[in-house]
This record gives sequence, structure tokens and C-alpha cells, in this order.
Amino acid sequence: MGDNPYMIWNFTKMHGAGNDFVVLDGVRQPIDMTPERARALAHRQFGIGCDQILLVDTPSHPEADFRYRIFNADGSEVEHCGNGARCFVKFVHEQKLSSRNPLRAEISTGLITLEAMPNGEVVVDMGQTRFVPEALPFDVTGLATRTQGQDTLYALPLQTHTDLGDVTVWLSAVAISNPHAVQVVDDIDTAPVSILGPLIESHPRFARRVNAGFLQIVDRHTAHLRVYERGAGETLACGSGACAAVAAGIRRGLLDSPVRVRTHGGWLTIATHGDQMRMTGPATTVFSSTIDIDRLVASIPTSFSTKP
Ligand SMILES: N[C@@H](CCC[C@H](N)C(=O)O)C(=O)O
Repeated sequence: MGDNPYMIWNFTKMHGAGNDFVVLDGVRQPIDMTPERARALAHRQFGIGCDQILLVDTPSHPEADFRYRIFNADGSEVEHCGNGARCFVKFVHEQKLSSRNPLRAEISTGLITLEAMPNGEVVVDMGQTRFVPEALPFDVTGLATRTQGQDTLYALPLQTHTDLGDVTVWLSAVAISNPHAVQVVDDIDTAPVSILGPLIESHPRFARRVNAGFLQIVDRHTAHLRVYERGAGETLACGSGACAAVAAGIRRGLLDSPVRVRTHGGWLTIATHGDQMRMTGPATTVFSSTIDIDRLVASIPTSFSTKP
């Protein structure tokens, strides 16, 4: 790799409401990301540790300022990451990759617009929500359904193999580029997220797996949310999950825009803007450093192998 034989990567550790990221500049340094490298970077004990890796790259779309790629902690590349999008803007400005504001970023499913506000928060036009099971995809063949407001809910039976026994969860199926299955619960603090989350996330009816949201309605403009994320487990906040949950809450007739969403990592504001979901929230830089990526991958004991 030219004058960088050790594959030293500059990186910045960031978070958005506690959803944490390793952010890499692929514009000024060559980054050949692989699932194994992503898993090594994300490893909480042997790596830097993060929920997702964000790669800022040159765009292929003529109207985009940058391309923005997202890798889950398990190495899978995914379509969207709301909290990451806010950190992406802060990173681009702090690293002086661009002073443009608003910015347009290319994600795998199109373009998103992002704007840094004078108070340090970032606003992201997250795109449209789609309430069609095929968009996730979600195989709903033979599942019982019921209607709530404008939404169709799907009854997904789950065998928990715990004291909870067999349970049926009523899900809204929402795609906002990435897939979300949202259920309404009485109290997010007592909801069995660690039991139901993994069962929903990797349920065979979701061919590309799914992010499992647990939404508590507080009043028509306030909600609490936990998300068991595809490829990362429960995170302190999920921006796309907040957009999907609010869209589901509005469609079910339980919420009105704008909605303040409390996650375990902080507050996000979600509003509808025409047919778009608009998210506002914080973005925080923790520190910047360098890492020898090949040495990191080689250092991880085989019993903790980052190979699939
Ligand atoms: N934390 C993110 C979502 C990251 C991707 C997600 N786990 C997926 O696999 O779709 C957010 O803030 O939106």
C-alpha cells in the first residue's frame, strides 16, 4: 500500500446518543474494508469497540458530496444508520473534508440530505418509510393480521424457551431503507428486549434479518424506545429505529409529529416533513487515533475469531 506498508488507518471514535461508531476517512486514505476487519475494529474487548463502522468515501452519484457506507459490528454492510449520519456530518466538517452545509450523501438506496445546526445538533432527512412487508423483506404468509389506525399489524409467534413461554408479538413492518419490526409495549424498562430482540432479529421470516423496536407511547408527542439492532445487539439508541417507530406510531393513530423519543442514550426528535422522516439529534466526537488494521486482525485469539 505505497508508503503505508503497515496499513495504519486514521480513525475517529464518535457517538450519537450513545450509539457508538468508528469513523474512517476513505477519501484521503485507502480503506479496503472487509467483514473480518469490521468485526475486529468493533470488538469490545480486542478491538476499538463500536456498534457500527462508518466509512466516508468519494461518491459515484453526481449530486452527492460523499458516499457514506455503514458496517454493523458483525461485519455486515447495511443500508442506513441515522445516528451515524449525524456523526458523518460532524466528522466531515471537523476533518475539513468539506465545509458545505447542508451536505448530500449517497447511501446504498439513494441520497440523503444532512444539515449541521448552530447549536451543534444535526438534522437528517432520513427518507421515506414503506409499510410493505416485501420491502424488508418479511414473509407474512399465513400470519394473522389486525388493523390499528391505518396500519396492518402482523402476529409473529415466538418460542422463547424461557419462563416467558410461547408469545405472539404484533408487529408493524417498516422499511426506511433498512428493515424494522416495531411493537408497542407498556414499559420499555420491563419489556423482555434481551429475550425477544434476538428471536425477532434472526427470525427466518426476515430473510435479511431485522431491527426489533420496542416502543412505549407516553403521550401523542413523546415516546420511549429500545431497539435490538440487526448485527449489533441492543444499542443505546437507533436513529433509523426511532424514525421507523414514530412512523409506525403515527400510522397506528397513537402519535402526532413531531415526537420526542427518549432512548437509553439520549433524546431524538423525529418529525414528518412531507413524505420524509426528519431526525434531529446530537453528534459527539470522543477521540481520534490510528490503528494497524492487519495487526489488529492477527492479534485476536482464534477462540474469539472474527471469521464468520
Ligand atoms: N444504529 C443505526 C442503525 C444501524 C444499522 C442497523 N443495525 C441495521 O442493520 O439496519 C441507526 O442509528 O439508525
